[in-house]
Amino acid sequence: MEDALPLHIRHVHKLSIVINRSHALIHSIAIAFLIYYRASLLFQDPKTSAFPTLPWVLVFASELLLSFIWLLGVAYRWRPVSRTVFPERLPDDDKLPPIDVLICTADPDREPTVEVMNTVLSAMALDYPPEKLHVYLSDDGGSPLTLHGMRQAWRFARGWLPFCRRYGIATRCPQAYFSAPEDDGGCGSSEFTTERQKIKERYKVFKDSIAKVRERGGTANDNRRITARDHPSVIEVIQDDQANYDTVPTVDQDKMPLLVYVSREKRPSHPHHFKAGALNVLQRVSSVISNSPYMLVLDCDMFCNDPTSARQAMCFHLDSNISPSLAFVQFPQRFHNISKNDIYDSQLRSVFSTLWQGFDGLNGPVVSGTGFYIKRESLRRSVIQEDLNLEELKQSFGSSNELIKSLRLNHKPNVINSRDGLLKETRFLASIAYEHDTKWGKEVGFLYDSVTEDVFTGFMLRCKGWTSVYCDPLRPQFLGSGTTNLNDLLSQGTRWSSGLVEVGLSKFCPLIYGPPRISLLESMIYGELTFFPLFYFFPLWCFATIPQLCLLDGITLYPKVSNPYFVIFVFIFLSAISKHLQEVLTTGGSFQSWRNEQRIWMMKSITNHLYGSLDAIMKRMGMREASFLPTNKVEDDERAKLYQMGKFDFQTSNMFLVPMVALIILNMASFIGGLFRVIFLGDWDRMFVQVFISFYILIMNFPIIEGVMIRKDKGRIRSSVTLLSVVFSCGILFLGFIFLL
Ligand SMILES: O=c1ccn([C@@H]2O[C@H](COP(=O)(O)OP(=O)(O)O[C@H]3O[C@H](CO)[C@@H](O)[C@H](O)[C@H]3O)[C@@H](O)[C@H]2O)c(=O)[nH]1
Ligand SMILES: [Mn+2]
Repeated sequence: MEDALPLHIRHVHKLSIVINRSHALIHSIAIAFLIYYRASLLFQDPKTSAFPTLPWVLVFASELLLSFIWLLGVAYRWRPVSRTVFPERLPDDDKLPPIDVLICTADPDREPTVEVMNTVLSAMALDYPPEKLHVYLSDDGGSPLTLHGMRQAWRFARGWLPFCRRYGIATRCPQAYFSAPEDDGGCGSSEFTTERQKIKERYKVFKDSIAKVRERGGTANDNRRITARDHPSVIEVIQDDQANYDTVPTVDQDKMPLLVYVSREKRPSHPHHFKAGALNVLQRVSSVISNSPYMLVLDCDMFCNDPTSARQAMCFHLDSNISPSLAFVQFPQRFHNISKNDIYDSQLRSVFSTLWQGFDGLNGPVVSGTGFYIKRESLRRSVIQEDLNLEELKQSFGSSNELIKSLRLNHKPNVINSRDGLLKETRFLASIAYEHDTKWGKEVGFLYDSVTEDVFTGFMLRCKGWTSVYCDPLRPQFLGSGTTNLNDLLSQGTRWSSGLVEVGLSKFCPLIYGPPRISLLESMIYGELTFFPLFYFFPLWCFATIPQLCLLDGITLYPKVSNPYFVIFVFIFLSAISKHLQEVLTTGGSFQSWRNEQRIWMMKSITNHLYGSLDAIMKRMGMREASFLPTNKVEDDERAKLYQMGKFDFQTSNMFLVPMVALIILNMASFIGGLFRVIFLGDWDRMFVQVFISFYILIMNFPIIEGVMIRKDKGRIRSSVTLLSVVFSCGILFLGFIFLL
């Protein structure tokens, strides 16, 4: 193996490095001039200074905060890389390591069962030796409908898997396969066409059976009184029911991976730690059933779009040069339902097409929720850790002997051979009592204490010496459903902001906890990641209100057009937006994508970054409890139509809508007032920047103006909201005049 061809290669993006570092240098010089200008005026003799201090200080503080978060972000652009893999060079199938796939679902109403089962089926159909593949679904809803779905999915998989293997089907998520044109696999032979028709009918039977049970109220012959928040643990290895299916497999090609349903115990009196809690239960249960050294983690809406992802991931995990410290291989989150316009930037282009490449250049990206192949061992220990004795192991991992045995590398559990033993042990591991007084969620497994368990866990893995890689091949390996309306986008954003800021404000703050353990550049990235909501909402609120109030009152906050420092402000503005534009254009985006991303950045900063940050602060002060409302995955036809047309859907909670509309009203007032000053009082030299800020905010947020004044459809902004916003903006004016001016 020593001289074998490499399994993967890494490309360093030299041109981007030159562009990024030169830009960072020039931009920081301009910022230094700005700071000099502001500071020298601030420390002027108060008698000669001709401006009110508070608005001035707030605007300066905002500029400093934005500059600081920008500076942290430079680390993302320091050393971007990308990777190519050669799965054809992997060892033979019998030498590949086993994999456990862990999928989470929480709510059959917000996460349609058929969609969840499509994810399960696509994972079962991965191009990997079936005896080395084990698929586990965690059902936090404890729903009999989901269990029924699993049994039906197993039956369908009996036909689906052999079909995919025989005809080399590339899209192995049945829903995606049957909705696409018919050119996938089979070379168009008549045998293939007949088989395809047959399997399509079976898929329909499968969907109908789930729909029927849903209509009956979700309970297939079930009368247990259980709710999503209150239920015992239920674990079932899905197996063939002789009476229930038609073809018993006889040949190798029809072999099936193991499929296990897990619903952990939940009680209202006990915190269940949301997805992190669910993943930890899956880890324990799978430890005593299959104990594979690698695990693929998937959200229930993230199906495998390319069956080769497991082999691609193994190109890294099996490379002995990097594998000792390699914790996981992360694939990007890509989405199957993004419209051409992507008005909400639901695809998170910048994260997965720009930032993560840079993250990868420095020891690898953070865990990104879903679509990653992780080494089981990394969630149990640091890279270097001495062996613990039995007592210490029990204190960390809990009292299950079977689990302790599974900690030994390559341990093959055998509880599965005794049905009763298996049930007893796994139910114990999935019970609420199990984690009591152990290190689960604190040092072992996915970490609690943040609703963005992915970022927190990923950061701590890195601090324990683990690395990762980012693999972004041309064909998306996984496809999920992105948010397609404003309300879902902002609710999800609020949860993310809250989880991230929670980490930033904890004792694990990356800017303090990071530097002794990881490089400065990496600490900067993790710092950016956990502070950006806090550092965006404050400056953006200031920029949307203070220059405007001052403009109305004739107070100038920026250098005159004739002042040499005017050029510095213009330069910083142009340099920031053109760098962003360059990144968008070089990653396949358009001018329109740039505008959308800028607009969504403003909208999110004003709303969800504010709410999320406040939520995190309140949680830290013990005034609020953590909550996790799963993102809605059910499509509403009418709303989907608006999205496809590229029209904003303002059927959004007032909590999000009112601040945005109020700020637009305020900016309209100040723009009109400013124009008046410029035209009639000849104030343009003094007031140009402030008039421009209002103008820029208005054109960037034109959809809001359109929603208030022009649109008549269902997605418009209702007049009651506009009225409320007028009152709110009058409030801002009133407070501003009292306290600021
Ligand atoms: O109590 C819970 C809540 C959620 N989930 C599951 O967690 C996953 C992610 O939830 P979702 O509602 O889709 O949240 P998103 O905001 O879309 O998820 C993103 O953000 C999360 C962190 O907030 C990451 O965990 C995800 O991987 C990432 O895709 C889904 O499969 C849920 O079923 C649970 O299992 N139990
Ligand atoms: Mn999701």
